[in-house]
Amino acid sequence: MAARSVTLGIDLGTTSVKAALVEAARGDPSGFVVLASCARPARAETAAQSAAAGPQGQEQDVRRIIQALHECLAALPRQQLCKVCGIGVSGQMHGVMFWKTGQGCEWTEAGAAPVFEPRAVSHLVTWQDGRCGSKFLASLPRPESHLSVATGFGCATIFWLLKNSPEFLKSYDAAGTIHDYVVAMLCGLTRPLMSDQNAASWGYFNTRSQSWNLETLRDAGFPVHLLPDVTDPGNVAGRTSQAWFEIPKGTQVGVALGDLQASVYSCMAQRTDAVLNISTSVQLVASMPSGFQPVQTPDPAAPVAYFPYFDRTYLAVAASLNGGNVLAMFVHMLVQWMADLGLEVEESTVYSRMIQAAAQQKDTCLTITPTVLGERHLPDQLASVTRISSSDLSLGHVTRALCRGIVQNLHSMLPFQQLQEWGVERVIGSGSALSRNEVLKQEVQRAFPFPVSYGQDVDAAVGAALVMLQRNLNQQEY
Ligand SMILES: Nc1ncnc2c1ncn2[C@@H]1O[C@H](COP(=O)(O)OP(=O)(O)O)[C@@H](O)[C@H]1O
Ligand SMILES: O=C(CO)[C@@H](O)[C@H](O)[C@H](O)[C@H](O)COP(=O)(O)O
Repeated sequence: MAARSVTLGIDLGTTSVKAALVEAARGDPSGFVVLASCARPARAETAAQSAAAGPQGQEQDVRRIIQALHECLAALPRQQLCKVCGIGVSGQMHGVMFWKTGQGCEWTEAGAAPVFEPRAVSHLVTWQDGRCGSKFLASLPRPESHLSVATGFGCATIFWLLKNSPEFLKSYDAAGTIHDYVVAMLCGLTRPLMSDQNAASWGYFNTRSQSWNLETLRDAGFPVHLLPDVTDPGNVAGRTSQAWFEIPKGTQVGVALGDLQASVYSCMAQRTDAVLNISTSVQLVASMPSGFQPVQTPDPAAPVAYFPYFDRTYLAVAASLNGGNVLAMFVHMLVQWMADLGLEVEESTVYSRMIQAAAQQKDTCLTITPTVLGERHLPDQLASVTRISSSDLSLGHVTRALCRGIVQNLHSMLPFQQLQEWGVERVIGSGSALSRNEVLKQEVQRAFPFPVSYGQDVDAAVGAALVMLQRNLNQQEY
């Protein structure tokens, strides 16, 4: 049988699931080729399991996410899947889900392919969840971490459930992000394993000592038994316990990565690159020099935070909560208004028409601050529209102003002058909200006077696959 030289990358995003098959290609300048890729909408939004979460609760049905994952795998070429020698998994950070050890899934032969179906699992409480208000967050113990704790962070959500739904927590004995869950199910892990990238995104994790703030958490009555063991990104979490589609049993699976870090890994060709990702959320990222250590006292008012990357290095990240999701809310609002007026229009039609209209509208005085969800550093700054004049009310004006507002909001968090001071020479765009929207691209170029190029489609999935490919190549050298 031919040596297996292909790796599979997965990105369990907030809006869509992506998968990519990557193969080493010594003749290619990048060193690899993307053999095939696929994206499928998850459509996983669902009502919060705890009524006390209120309208700010943001939860997703894990079954629908896994269904979208299996749709992606089913769409990939079988003859390539059987050559997979490693699986890299990434996904939406911060969120938390729970399951019962040993009962988290059931392997079935759905159709011709063996797949796993979620069983005793909770919903995923995502990074967009707003149930932890500022008063509740202020009641939590101070973290021993350089990252402050925000609503939607795993540990904050667990503290909230401990206070408002203690019985709910008692029915589970394992927890992790959605991508930690997928790794644990693929490998049949009895205890979930987490990379420091995802541990840091939960809060109460000290990236210097690579350990949870166990004493602080225990003293506050936190169920520390739910905290996964933590390991370095790039490490193997285990091997597939079953054949999965045409992927052979015993295939190495890497510990799950943050989607942001996986995207950067696929796009950032040199340290002087900045990566601007617009997916459901938005992030502007620059790499910090090796040896850089963030200040250990968290500053919740700081718009830039430092996220662990690989090899104990850090990324400087301006992470806005308001990106593609705000465009999606605008589209959904228009579709709802037209339905109220008796008209039925597909969302995809609205996206293409509004982007087309805005592309014709090169400029506008209309000004939109798009922060419908507030920001972690400015939770009370909600969205606003100013400079409304009778001449600026077309779909083109509003869409141009909305795209400009999303990019300008990010720029206000991390101005291009700061990027220049850090030695940034180029911006790489990633994320499908950006790749599918010419107007967003124009606004990025307008706000950031650097050469702008675009990374891989399904960038985080490609990045997760590349991490496993690099590991496989390193192993072959020794
Ligand atoms: N038909 C479309 N045309 C342009 N943009 C779209 C379209 N459908 C969705 N989007 C944008 O893409 C965003 C989701 O991007 P995606 O990369 O799938 O997110 P994630 O990686 O967070 O799951 C949506 O929030 C929306 O703004
Ligand atoms: O919020 C931050 C960082 O705090 C982001 O980098 C974070 O990774 C993303 O918001 C989540 O992972 C969701 O990503 P995506 O679904 O928008 O791609």
